[in-house]
Amino acid sequence: MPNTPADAPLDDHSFAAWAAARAGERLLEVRAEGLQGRELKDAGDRAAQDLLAALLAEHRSGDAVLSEEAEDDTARLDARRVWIIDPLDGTREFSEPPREDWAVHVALWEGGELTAGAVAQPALGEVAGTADVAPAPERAPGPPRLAVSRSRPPAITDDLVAALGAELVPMGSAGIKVLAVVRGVVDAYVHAGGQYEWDSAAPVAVARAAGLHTSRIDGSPLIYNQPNPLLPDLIVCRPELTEQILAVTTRP
Ligand SMILES: Nc1ncnc2c1ncn2[C@@H]1O[C@H](COP(=O)(O)O)[C@@H](OP(=O)(O)O)[C@H]1O
Ligand SMILES: [Mg+2]
Repeated sequence: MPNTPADAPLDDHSFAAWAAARAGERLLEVRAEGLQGRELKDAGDRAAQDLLAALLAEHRSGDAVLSEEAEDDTARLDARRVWIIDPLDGTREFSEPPREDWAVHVALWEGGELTAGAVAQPALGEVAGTADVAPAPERAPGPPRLAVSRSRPPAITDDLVAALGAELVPMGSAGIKVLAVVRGVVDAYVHAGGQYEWDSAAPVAVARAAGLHTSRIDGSPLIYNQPNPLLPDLIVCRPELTEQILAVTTRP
């Protein structure tokens, strides 16, 4: 990957990965400054937001942006290209060093669909993006493993444990939970009860590129760049588990 896009104009896939990696490096610097708790969370959110906003303004100046950390500019609703970013996903875990389950999300929505995206896991120095993500590996034998929120596991996961014999694997950050499915560490990530477009846009773009199923828990498509960015639930799973999971999540 070139050090700067000045070396060569980057396509949208490579730009997403490059920008997410740069924000991740900035977050590691902030984490090394010795701040704690709320101060560390706020400093991380602000530093990553400022860096991504500057990179987008410099290299994608004609595009709209929807960010967790910026005021919503509703001009995005009439834009053809919108970057949907979460500068620091898993803020809680970021503030608990040496935890590694926090991420940077950069996605591109164009004319109704997610078309590019990247999720950086700065603590591991890794980025997974639509440019080159590998297909998820073969499923390991044994009961399905299900990534869930550490702090807000939805009640629906109890039903999945009962119906599928699933094993719960709690971890922070929506992006890291999706990367766990992409890497074959778990088989599915199911969430309900609250989340926003920026929490899932980049992870979902990467999951789709890796051949995984993505949908709402009622089986309907995840739709982005809506007037209200609330997108409270999702399923990201290996395709062979989709039917079994939906049978539970759509139960009357
Ligand atoms: N019930 C809820 N309502 C709103 N946001 C939620 C939520 N549950 C999870 N999220 C958001 O989804 C992301 C992943 O959460 P979790 O680590 O619990 O799985 C976090 O994003 P941020 O860290 O960007 O705030 C968190 O705020
Ligand atoms: Mg988030």
